[in-house]
Amino acid sequence: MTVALHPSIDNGLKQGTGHFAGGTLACKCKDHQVKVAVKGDVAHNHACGCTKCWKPQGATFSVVAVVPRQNVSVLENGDKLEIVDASAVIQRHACKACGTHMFGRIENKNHPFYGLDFIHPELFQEQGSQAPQFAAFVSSVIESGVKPEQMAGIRARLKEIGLEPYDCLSPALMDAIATHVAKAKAA
Ligand SMILES: N[C@@H](CCC(=O)N[C@@H](CS)C(=O)NCC(=O)O)C(=O)O
Ligand SMILES: [Zn+2]
Ligand SMILES: [Zn+2]
Repeated sequence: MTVALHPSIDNGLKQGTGHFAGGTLACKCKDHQVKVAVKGDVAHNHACGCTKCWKPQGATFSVVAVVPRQNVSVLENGDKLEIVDASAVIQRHACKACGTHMFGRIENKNHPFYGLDFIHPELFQEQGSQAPQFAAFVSSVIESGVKPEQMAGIRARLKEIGLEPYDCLSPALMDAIATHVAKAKAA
């Protein structure tokens, strides 16, 4: 049996249209769903193996992307949202009833990714947003119970579907973080 990574990528990547105009994210509640509007396409979509990112039941990885924070607005049932961990860098706003993370926001203005919100594109009611580009924090799946001896198979499967596995972020994002830090130090 092939390794199950996440339902939205287990049958292969579905490429985005390249002109996704945005859409509505809906939580998993049967009624009174939390709905969040997102303008425009997502960027840096990726699979994340860390323990903090929300994943649907049975998934080993989360699928998470960023959008400018000004492009995110709560449309319906925002009273059901709560911050999962206020001390985390990314404040994840989750539905209290079903646990789905609707958006994650960075409030620290000095953080390299300040201004970007983290969202889960599988929650879009519409099709066509950017496909995942890489896999991040792959080794962290061990913290959720994956056996170290399963890692070779997981990395091989990620590569097979076209997601390069990294144990932190991709080189481009790590370079962007280091550039931000270098500029802050020089200032
Ligand atoms: N090994 C840790 C890694 C957690 C981590 O650093 N996650 C990254 C990727 S989402 C991050 O930027 N976290 C910031 C945060 O969660 O606020 C875990 O799995 O919990
Ligand atoms: Zn819900
Ligand atoms: Zn994560």
